[in-house]
Amino acid sequence: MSHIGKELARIGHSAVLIADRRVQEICGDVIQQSASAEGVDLTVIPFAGEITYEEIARIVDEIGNSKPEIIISAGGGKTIDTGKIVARDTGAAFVSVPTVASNDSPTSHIAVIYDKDHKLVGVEENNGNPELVLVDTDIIIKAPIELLSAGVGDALVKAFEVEQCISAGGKNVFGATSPLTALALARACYDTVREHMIVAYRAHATGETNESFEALVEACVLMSGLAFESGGLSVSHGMTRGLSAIPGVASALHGHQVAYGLLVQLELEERDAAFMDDIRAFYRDAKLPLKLSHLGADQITESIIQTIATVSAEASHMKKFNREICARDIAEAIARIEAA
Ligand SMILES: NC(=O)c1ccc[n+]([C@@H]2O[C@H](COP(=O)([O-])OP(=O)(O)OC[C@H]3O[C@@H](n4cnc5c(N)ncnc54)[C@H](O)[C@@H]3O)[C@@H](O)[C@H]2O)c1
Ligand SMILES: [Zn+2]
Repeated sequence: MSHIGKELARIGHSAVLIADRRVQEICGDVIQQSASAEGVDLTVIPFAGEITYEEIARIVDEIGNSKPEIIISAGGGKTIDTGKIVARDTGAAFVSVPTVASNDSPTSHIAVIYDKDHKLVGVEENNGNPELVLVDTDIIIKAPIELLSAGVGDALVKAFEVEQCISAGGKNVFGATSPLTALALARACYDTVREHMIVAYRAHATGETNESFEALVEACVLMSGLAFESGGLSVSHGMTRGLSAIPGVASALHGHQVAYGLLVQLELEERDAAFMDDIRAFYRDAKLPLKLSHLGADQITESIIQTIATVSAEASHMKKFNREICARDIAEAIARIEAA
């Protein structure tokens, strides 16, 4: 992180840093010092915690006519997504500094916007991908394990989603046909997560990074991000629509929601018992959710399952599957997962 000033100076000489209070405490000073050592003038605007159109407008207002050349977002996916659209609306370059490896937003050009009740209300696009993605594993290793496990969930699903998207002739996030490179990355992402998760979690417990931790973070941030944006998504991410409609589950971390979504996708793919047992064992070790209750649902009723299934069935990602799926297929898959 102490090298960020040098990188920023290649892009411009005025910057706004968006970060919540906690993240400011973690890395605000080092970013400030490194920027000023390289002649980059930096102002901090605190992030209020939720990515809404109102929050984006508030920050753009606060920036006013000062026209910074660079917007830096430091933190989790919400701060990063907010910065992308603030950068677009103020005509600045965008730099992302993930301080958690909790999902695949740091490298992408899109931002997912919610209302105050966590309901998804839009997907916006920055004009391009971030100018720089700066990852410091010495900071990421100090973030809570739940956030890392969410990143593992978000990374694990990509191989299955890109495969489905390609087999269905679906489009990637740019509206183009998925290149084979994206499939190769998605598979490398899966293999890296499977190979390194246990040793990386041990490193997390000690607070000292090792090769496995570096590899896991690379999979969760870089491979996962490039794989989804160029490869396309499918059922696992489509399920976040319906899951976000359930109180309690709505506030579960994105990576945990998609991990549950993958269980649904694998049921729809009619994977055999040995395959599902292997995945479930991995989920237990990786601290990923196996049931809706692990995502924060109070009680699992028929009506909750119906709501998740009906709302998810409408998601466009559901069409990127090798056969047509309806709400009833999804409800039956959820019922099998809950009964397992
Ligand atoms: N645009 C994309 O491509 C994309 C992809 C996936 C997810 N997302 C979005 O990402 C968001 C979810 O992101 P998230 O799961 O990171 O949640 P989040 O942004 O709420 O961040 C989680 C929390 O982690 C804290 N935190 C950050 N760094 C920390 C550290 N080092 N130590 C301790 N705490 C730290 C933050 O203060 C925050 O409270 C959702 O809005 C989702 O839609 C976007
Ligand atoms: Zn994701």
